[in-house]
Amino acid sequence: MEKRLWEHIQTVRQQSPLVQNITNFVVMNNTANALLAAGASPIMAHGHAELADMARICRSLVINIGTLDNYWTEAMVQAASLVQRMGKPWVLDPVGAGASAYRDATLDELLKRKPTVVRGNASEIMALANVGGTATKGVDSTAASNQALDAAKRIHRQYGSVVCVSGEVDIVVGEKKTVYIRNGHPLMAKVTGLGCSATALIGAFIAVVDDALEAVSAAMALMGISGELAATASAGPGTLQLNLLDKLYNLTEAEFAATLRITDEG
Ligand SMILES: Nc1ncnc2c1ncn2[C@@H]1O[C@H](COP(=O)(O)OP(=O)(O)O)[C@@H](O)[C@H]1O
Ligand SMILES: Cc1ncsc1CCOP(=O)(O)O
Ligand SMILES: [Mg+2]
Repeated sequence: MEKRLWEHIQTVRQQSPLVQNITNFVVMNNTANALLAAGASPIMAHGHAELADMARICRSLVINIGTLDNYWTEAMVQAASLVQRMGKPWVLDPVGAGASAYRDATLDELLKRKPTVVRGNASEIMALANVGGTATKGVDSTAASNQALDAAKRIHRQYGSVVCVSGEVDIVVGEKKTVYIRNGHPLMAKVTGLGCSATALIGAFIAVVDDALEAVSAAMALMGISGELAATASAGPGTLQLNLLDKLYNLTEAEFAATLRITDEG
């Protein structure tokens, strides 16, 4: 599997898929830059009047509910319906799930459109699966990713989505197996929008790789390894942002193979 993950990174670089993003105001710039650095081609587009055209030309869709408002919610639901009908892949980032009734109601509507992939932190995935006893703290997690494993499996069973719980360990739950990626760096939690960037990268990989579990594993491995290598060369969160973009862009096969820590079960 390790060899194939590197091939998937190469495929994104070679094919440069066009990825539509309906995302939040905080991260529009970082996620567009992360997609470009990984070799993909981003377009941020949420206008109702152009959703049908976007669904036609884009190879995948990223929906991120970070800064919700009614106009945007309608755009998200319409865009998800369009790509679902066209059989194109899409990924949902349930930012701040459980923080408000409005977010949870919107997520219910979106989940009915069967996302190919759902990626969130542990608190968000537990809130999405209605697991009680999770204290939500806005957009940051209060739990470790393994605490959300059952919640991820429940979402997978209910909607058929590949579910990724990110954190110190990134866990990817699919039909046949569960993948664990132990890359990344604690400093990554001190830069806003790196979870959103991970989700955007997933959008690029599901556009060009048919096997969604492998696509998500490749995206999370790329993000984790690039973050880890970038963080060791950074004085703090500010330089990490810059170094991360550079590493997404220039990561080599030798660095990838020497840094990847991945296991799977099932
Ligand atoms: N403590 C940590 N150790 C290693 N990597 C981390 C850690 N926290 C977050 N990451 C990495 O940062 C990226 C964003 O994940 P996360 O912080 O869980 O998302 P979010 O920003 O949505 O809460 C992922 O690539 C994840 O692997
Ligand atoms: C701070 C904030 N508030 C609303 S969306 C957002 C960005 C969250 O990004 P991430 O989950 O990737 O850290
Ligand atoms: Mg997030």
